[in-house]
Amino acid sequence: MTRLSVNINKIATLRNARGGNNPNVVQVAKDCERFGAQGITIHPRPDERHITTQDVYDLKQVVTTEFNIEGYPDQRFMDLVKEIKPAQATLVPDPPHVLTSNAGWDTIKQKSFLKEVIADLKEAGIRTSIFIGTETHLIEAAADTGTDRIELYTEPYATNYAKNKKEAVVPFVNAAEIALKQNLGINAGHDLSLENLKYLYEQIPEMEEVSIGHALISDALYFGLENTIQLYLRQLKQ
Ligand SMILES: CC(=O)[C@@H](O)[C@H](O)COP(=O)(O)O
Ligand SMILES: NCC(=O)COP(=O)(O)O
Repeated sequence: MTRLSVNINKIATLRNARGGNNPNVVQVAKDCERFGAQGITIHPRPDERHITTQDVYDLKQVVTTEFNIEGYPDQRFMDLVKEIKPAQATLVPDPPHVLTSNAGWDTIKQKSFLKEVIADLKEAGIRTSIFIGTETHLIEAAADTGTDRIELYTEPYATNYAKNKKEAVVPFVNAAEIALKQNLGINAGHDLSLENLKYLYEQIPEMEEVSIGHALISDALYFGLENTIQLYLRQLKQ
């Protein structure tokens, strides 16, 4: 079964726009789980543009499904994650001021850094996932970092889906095959949507988790949050 982890960054974006507590991020996380979400994902960026450090502590108290915290493993992130102890930490090579995540790790050039932080997180009992592109040599090098899982960065798939979905999915199927041979778990995320999720799932049913935020929260403006989560679960044959 491929779990749906709802990324609630954009709920915090809306809340921060007015400086109050509406929408209430904690309540939305609880409701997402009640509506069927099998995980909650957040990306507490250094500038707190959406999810704040306080949100992380508040959400830890209420999330009962899989709590997944994403971010660049600097000292701030590592200290926070080791204190919170989520089910999973997803390491993303984002510089502090990037608009959004736009690349995966170079598991060859950054191998020693990744090995160190992954060992630290695993010693704290936290499952690790690393955000990664589909370049064969980088996927082949992923297991050497000690990570439990990879998260396939699916923006290129989403971008090319409408043009030619069969072509768009090929690098991801190939990457998944290599990862599975290395006994790596497979997550996926970024720009997944109601348009492209079903086909990705049909081609890579071995995915453990998809984490979806921007499109899902945008869809919820039209379909409502409960209905939208159900629509996404249906794409995963649930
Ligand atoms: C790592 C990834 O692809 C997304 O989870 C990321 O968290 C999106 O970040 P923003 O919501 O800040 O665009
Ligand atoms: N890891 C991907 C994620 O959590 C959400 O990405 P997006 O759906 O907001 O693009």
